[in-house]
Amino acid sequence: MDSSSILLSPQELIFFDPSILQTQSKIQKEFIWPQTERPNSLQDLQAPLIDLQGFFSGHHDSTYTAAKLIDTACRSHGFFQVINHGVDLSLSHQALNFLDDFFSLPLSLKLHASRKPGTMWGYSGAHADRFSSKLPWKETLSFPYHNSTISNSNPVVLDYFTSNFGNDFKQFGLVYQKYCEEMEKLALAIMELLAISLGVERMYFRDFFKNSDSIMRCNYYPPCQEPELVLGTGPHCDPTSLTILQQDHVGGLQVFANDQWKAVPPVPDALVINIGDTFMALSNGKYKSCLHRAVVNRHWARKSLAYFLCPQEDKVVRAPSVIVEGPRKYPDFSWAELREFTQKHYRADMNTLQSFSQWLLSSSSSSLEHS
Ligand SMILES: C=C1C[C@]23C[C@H]1CC[C@H]2[C@]1(C)CCC[C@@](C)(C(=O)O)[C@H]1[C@@H]3C(=O)O
Ligand SMILES: O=C(O)CCC(=O)C(=O)O
Ligand SMILES: [Fe+2]
Repeated sequence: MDSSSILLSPQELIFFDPSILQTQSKIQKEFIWPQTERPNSLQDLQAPLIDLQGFFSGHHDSTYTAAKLIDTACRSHGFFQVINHGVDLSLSHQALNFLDDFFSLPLSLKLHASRKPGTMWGYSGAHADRFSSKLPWKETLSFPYHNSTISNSNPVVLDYFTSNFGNDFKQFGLVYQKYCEEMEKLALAIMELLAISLGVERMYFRDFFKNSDSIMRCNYYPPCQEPELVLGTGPHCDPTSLTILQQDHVGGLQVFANDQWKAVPPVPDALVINIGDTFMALSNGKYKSCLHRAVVNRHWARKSLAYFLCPQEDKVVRAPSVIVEGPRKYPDFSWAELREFTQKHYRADMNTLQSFSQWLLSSSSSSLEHS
C-alpha cells in the first residue's frame, strides 16, 4: 500500500501513521483547519507560577497567598501552574519518557489497543474513527483511573496495561498507576485551595471528588511538514473538572486569555493546572473553564500527559448555595451525562457546557411534554 492510499475515503478508517504521513509533501485535507482557527505567532501567557511548598507544610499565610493567586487566575482564564507540587520528579519524567516507547511501537500493535466504540479507553490516531474533518495532529492513549484502595479493587491502571498489552507492559502499568495516584493526591490538594479561594468550607470539594472516576490521557504530537495548517488539539475547554498537565520541553500549549491566544512556554518541573467545564458549573460560572489548544511544529515530536479529575459519575453537579449569588447558571447534571454528551453527541469545543445545558434542558422539556 503506497502512502497516498493511507488515507482511505472518509467512510473508511483513516490510519494516522506518522511514519508515513511525514513522508507526504502535502497535508491531506482532513487535517487542515479553517484559516480563522490556525495557529499564529503570539505572546507568552503571564500566568502565576504558584509554589505549593507552604501549603503542604501547613503555613497559613502562604496557603492564603496561593489561594488568592488561584482565585485571580481562575476568575480570569482558569489557568495556572504549580511548583513544589509534591509529585515525584523522577516518576514524572519516567511517565513522560514512556510515551516515546509506547508511541514508537508498530502501528499494528497500537491499533490492537484501539479505543473501543462507546468507551473512552484505548489508542486513537487523530480520532480518525470519530471525526472526518479538522482531525487533530496527534495520537492518544486514554485509560481510566480510580482509587483502588477505596474501592478495594485491583490497581486499575496496572490492570489496564497488563490486560491490554500483556505482561511486557507491566512496568508501564506500574509507573502510570503510581503517576495517577500522585495526580489524584495533587488534584484533591488543589480542591482544598479552590474551596479556600471560593470561600466555601475547606474540605467541601475534596469530599465531592473523594471517589473520583478520572481519566488519564497520553498525547503524542508528531512533527508536521505544514504545521501552520493543522492543530495538535483544537480549541476547547476540558469538559472535566480539573486538569493536571505535564508537558515536555518542546512547547505548543496555548491558552486564550485577555481576548487573544497566548503561548505557555514549558517550565521545567512545573505542572499546568486548568479549570474544566464541570468545575466552572460547580462555581456557578465564577471560575472560568480554560479555553486552550495545542499547536505542532516541523521538527520535533511533542508529548503531554493530561490527568482529568472527574467526580463519581452519578454525583449531582450543583454549585453550593454559599457560592450562588443570583440565579443558578447551569442545570443540575451528572458527569456521566456530560461525558456521554461529548462522546456520543458533541465534539468538545469552546462551547461544550453551554451546548450541553441547552441540550439537557431541551431533552428534559421534551420528555415532560411526552409524559
Ligand atoms: C472528557 C474528555 C473528552 C476529551 C478528553 C476528556 C477531556 C478533554 C476532551 C478533549 C481533549 C477536548 C478536545 C477534543 C477531544 C475530542 C480531543 O481532541 O481529544 C476531547 C477528548 C475526547 O472526546 O476524547
Ligand atoms: O497537549 C497539550 O498541551 C494540551 C492537551 C489537552 O488540552 C487535552 O488533552 O485536553
Ligand atoms: Fe484540554
